Amino acid sequence: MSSQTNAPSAVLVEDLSVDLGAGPILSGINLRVSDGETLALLGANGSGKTTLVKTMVGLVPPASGRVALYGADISDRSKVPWARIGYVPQRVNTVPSMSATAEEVVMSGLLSGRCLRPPRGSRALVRDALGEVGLAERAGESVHLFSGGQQQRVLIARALIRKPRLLIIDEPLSGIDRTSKIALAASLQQLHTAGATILVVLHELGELSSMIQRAVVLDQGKVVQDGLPPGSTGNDPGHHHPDALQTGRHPVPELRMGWRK
Ligand SMILES: Nc1ncnc2c1ncn2[C@@H]1O[C@H](COP(=O)(O)OP(=O)(O)OP(=O)(O)O)[C@@H](O)[C@H]1O
Repeated sequence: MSSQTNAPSAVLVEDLSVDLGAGPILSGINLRVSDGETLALLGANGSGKTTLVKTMVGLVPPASGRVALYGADISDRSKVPWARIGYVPQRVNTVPSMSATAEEVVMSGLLSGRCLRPPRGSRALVRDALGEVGLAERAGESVHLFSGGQQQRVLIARALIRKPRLLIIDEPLSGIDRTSKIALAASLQQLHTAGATILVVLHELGELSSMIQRAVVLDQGKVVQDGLPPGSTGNDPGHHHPDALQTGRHPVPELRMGWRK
């Protein structure tokens, strides 16, 4: 999808600050993600990546500034097209007593506020989605018995089955094996080819490096780099993006991230 149209940005963050009580976690964040773009949010531990994506989907309140998804300010939740927005958190907290199977969790992605009956043919869709994350064989098992990485893959399948126009996904590569990483990269690439916008929190581009068009780096709650992903030459027209404002179209350098408390 072209960023040349007058369509609203998939994500618009304006002068956003977040403070959860112990001082600012994010300050003065400005970010525009165009429809169809693939963007990696990078930064050291504690730099604010998860807080930023949580704020984007309304899980963390801004202290000031605003977030809009497809032109709808998230402070007015009823206007946001949530049905086409997928969010996969970094860590999954399952309730041990909740014995939902992987199939049931993924199926719930097909339910809407209006219709609580899965649509016809949904079982096959669920199996396909679980197959995409390498868990088709475990569809009938209870998710609380899964490892953290497997639980996140179930949530990724739940997000993919909705065919999201915007997918926000927090550290999908951590805690999963290499085969699953490659399979996940292929699924995300397919989603992107179909026109979806993908915003992914990462520590390193890894298996997703070929599909990431833009990298934004946070440090201590501020955007410190915004440009082409590390390793990009900038010669590929597919990697140029008009929203890479702050550093022009220069590649973001390889990150040297130290430990932070
Ligand atoms: N609910 C909260 N209350 C207070 N402080 C918080 C809360 N959530 C996060 N923080 C703090 O905000 C800062 C940013 O955390 P965040 O999880 O957003 O960083 P991150 O870049 O995603 O880190 P990581 O790469 O380790 O996942 C950290 O110092 C963290 O301790």
